[in-house]
Amino acid sequence: MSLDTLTPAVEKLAFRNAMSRLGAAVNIITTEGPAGRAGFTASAVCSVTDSPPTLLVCLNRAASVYPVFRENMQLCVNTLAAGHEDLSSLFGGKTPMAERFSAAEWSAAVTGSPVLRGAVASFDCRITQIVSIGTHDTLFCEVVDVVHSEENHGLAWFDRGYHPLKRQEAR
Ligand SMILES: NC(=O)c1ccc[n+]([C@@H]2O[C@H](COP(=O)([O-])OP(=O)(O)OC[C@H]3O[C@@H](n4cnc5c(N)ncnc54)[C@H](O)[C@@H]3O)[C@@H](O)[C@H]2O)c1
Ligand SMILES: Cc1cc2c(cc1C)N(C[C@H](O)[C@H](O)[C@H](O)COP(=O)(O)O)c1[nH]c(=O)[nH]c(=O)c1N2
Repeated sequence: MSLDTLTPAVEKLAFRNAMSRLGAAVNIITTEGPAGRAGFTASAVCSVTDSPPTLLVCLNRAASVYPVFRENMQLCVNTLAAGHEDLSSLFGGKTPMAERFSAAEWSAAVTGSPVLRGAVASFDCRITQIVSIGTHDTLFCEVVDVVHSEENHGLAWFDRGYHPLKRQEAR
């Protein structure tokens, strides 16, 4: 079925229904800087290139956190572990920022952005380019530091729910 056979109203729902089948890592994206501290949950995160190490994050311009990220121009991608489901929901809801951050332990990255204790990986980044498409801004982020853990299991967002991702046994 081609997209142009769908009416615009159905197109968005069909798109979301199909996208719900793409399992993705869940991340809490944080920032700290002149505009203050903020964080939100994101599944729209992907590796762009390793030369220079760059990833992208898609952020809805209607989100309350948007102006903070836009002004700070730096962020940390904290990839969540199994057990972080409630924290993910807290950062994905309409919860006040202080309440979001008080639910976990954080340290400061090189850029000053909050690094989540227990994340499977944290990518400290500077935002180098921003491209607006529809409702979202795509933030291209150059990675300046990485931290990763070998201890925790991963977490996926699939079919509108959380699924733990078990590490392979050591070989
Ligand atoms: N990229 C995003 O902005 C994005 C991604 C995932 C979830 N969410 C938010 O979380 C809520 C719950 O999501 P869900 O997966 O349970 O159900 P859903 O039906 O709202 O979304 C299904 C899938 O569609 C995509 N999607 C959802 N909203 C989008 C948006 N505004 N722009 C681009 N892609 C989008 C995501 O891949 C998502 O997993 C959503 O209503 C949305 O507010 C946003
Ligand atoms: C699992 C999951 C995944 C995502 C989200 C939610 C959830 C639960 N949200 C929504 C985002 O987290 C939410 O809009 C923010 O918390 C901003 O909300 P406030 O406007 O600050 O309350 C989200 N938003 C966004 O701009 N890009 C994304 O990739 C995602 N992904």
